[in-house]
Amino acid sequence: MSEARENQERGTYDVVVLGAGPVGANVADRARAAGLTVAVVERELVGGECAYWACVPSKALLRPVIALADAHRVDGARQAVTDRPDTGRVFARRNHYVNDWDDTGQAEWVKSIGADLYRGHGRLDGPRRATVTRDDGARLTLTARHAVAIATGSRPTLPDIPGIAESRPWTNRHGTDSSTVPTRLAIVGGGGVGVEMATLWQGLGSQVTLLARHRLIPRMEPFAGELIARSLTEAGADVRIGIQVTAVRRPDPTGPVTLTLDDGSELQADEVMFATGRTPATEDIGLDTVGLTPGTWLKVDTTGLVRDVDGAWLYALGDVNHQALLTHQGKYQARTAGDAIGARAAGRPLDDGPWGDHATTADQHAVPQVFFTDPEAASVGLTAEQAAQAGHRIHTVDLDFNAALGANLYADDYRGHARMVVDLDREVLLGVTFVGPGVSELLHSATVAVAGEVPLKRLRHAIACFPTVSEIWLFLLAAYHRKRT
Ligand SMILES: Cc1cc2nc3c(=O)[nH]c(=O)nc-3n(C[C@H](O)[C@H](O)[C@H](O)COP(=O)(O)OP(=O)(O)OC[C@H]3O[C@@H](n4cnc5c(N)ncnc54)[C@H](O)[C@@H]3O)c2cc1C
Ligand SMILES: NC(=O)c1ccc[n+]([C@@H]2O[C@H](COP(=O)([O-])OP(=O)(O)OC[C@H]3O[C@@H](n4cnc5c(N)ncnc54)[C@H](O)[C@@H]3O)[C@@H](O)[C@H]2O)c1
Repeated sequence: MSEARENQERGTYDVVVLGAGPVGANVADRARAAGLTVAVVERELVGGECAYWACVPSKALLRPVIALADAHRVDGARQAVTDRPDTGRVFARRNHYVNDWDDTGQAEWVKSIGADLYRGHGRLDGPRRATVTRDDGARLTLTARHAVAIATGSRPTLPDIPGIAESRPWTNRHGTDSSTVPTRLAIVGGGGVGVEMATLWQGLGSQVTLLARHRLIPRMEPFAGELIARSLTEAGADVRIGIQVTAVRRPDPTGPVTLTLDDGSELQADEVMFATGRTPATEDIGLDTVGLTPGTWLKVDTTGLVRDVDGAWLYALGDVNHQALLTHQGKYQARTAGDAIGARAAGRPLDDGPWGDHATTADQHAVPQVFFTDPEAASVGLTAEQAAQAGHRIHTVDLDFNAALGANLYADDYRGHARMVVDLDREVLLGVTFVGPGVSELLHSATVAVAGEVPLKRLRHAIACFPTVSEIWLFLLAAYHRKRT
């Protein structure tokens, strides 16, 4: 038996990963690629929240809703389609993409990269050690020679209001795994989950009331939330902004739920969904055994190492570090940290300066995000307000998409808006936001421009094809050029 295999039998690995969501899987993969032995601990389904109750099922469900809305925007196609998607087929499509909540394939993949999968609840047990408690109560200890990576993700936050537990609210879980369409659905929270779920369930036939205490998707440019609110309202949803829920009650567990609102009114619905943010899944993972506070977000350096823990062995990646609660950003952190773990284990110097191979610089400057609403909202980098607050001297260029013929050919009377935020001192882009049908696939061009700090003088030479929605770039750059000259 090889030395590595003997160590594994004794529970000793180079790297132990807690949580096998997209982030845990990626750090394991990168550590294996560096020639390290890896144990992965998962208490529920390999693939995590993203694969079964978040990104994948929500997008599988939203796509038919958006495809139908797109067809309605094209004369000649509109007349050939009905008003509502076929909900039975929509749910079947979702079930296909979540593999009927069966993670056999994902577990096989962990095996295929040469990592060992331990099913059970993982907890730190002092420096470089972790325990795994299986469902049957059996417990074993794992030792990590080089690193432990925490990738345990997040869970929904529920506000502390009277009646919340008895009202059996939906969270992102029922919002993505339900196969029945509630007649009336109240959604509390106007962030990403709230607006996507409102688009989805209104599109599938619910009467949705969206209750937001601030403007919708407040981390994006204000026009994004405004265009989404307008479109949801036109689709028949009741969008109420500047309102709080103060209590909920559901006296009959099989009956409707009643929400009390802070304007003194009440709202009755068949289901209520809370989309009111996330809490780190760090309460019960033994943080106290290494001097950290259970239940907190874990602060990390640019390589993913947890600050305030000595010895360069503990990493926190993905949602748990609160840098950017997005799958693609967490996977980027995982790839970066996996390579850093490999370099540290081999005693090689790190390339952890800005934009280096072992630095997550994009987390600070170029985080792309798409909300798959109708219209889609896509942004990267800073909003105008964030850029000004950060002290940049900026100029913003705003344009409606119907400036571009390509947009109008894509959808009759195309409704959408674009903004780019220019750093006047360096003449590069700090941020770009697109809102409109089909803009999700346009975002990567902006991400390349922002992350690459491409000078606007050069960007002028990146020609968009005629007649595509991307032609908006031509008009944005021309408008900026006019302003400068
Ligand atoms: C409705 C919704 C839609 C979203 N849509 C998108 C989207 O379209 N695009 C996007 O980029 N992001 C989206 N997100 C965000 C995305 O889901 C998260 O950023 C992503 O899942 C984070 O990945 P993770 O691996 O850090 O955590 P998770 O996916 O939460 O995985 C963590 C894993 O760790 C396991 N675990 C937890 N504690 C333990 C323990 N003690 N022991 C063992 N295992 C443990 C869990 O069971 C889970 O499998 C969405 C979120 C929601 C709620
Ligand atoms: N397509 C995507 O990329 C996508 C989609 C959905 C979610 N996500 C990510 O998942 C994470 C979680 O999303 P989320 O929407 O749950 O969280 P969020 O933090 O983005 O939004 C939560 C919203 O709920 C509001 N809120 C909080 N407490 C409230 C209360 N008591 N009453 C009323 N409103 C309240 C907040 O003001 C906020 O606007 C986010 O980081 C988001 O970016 C990404």
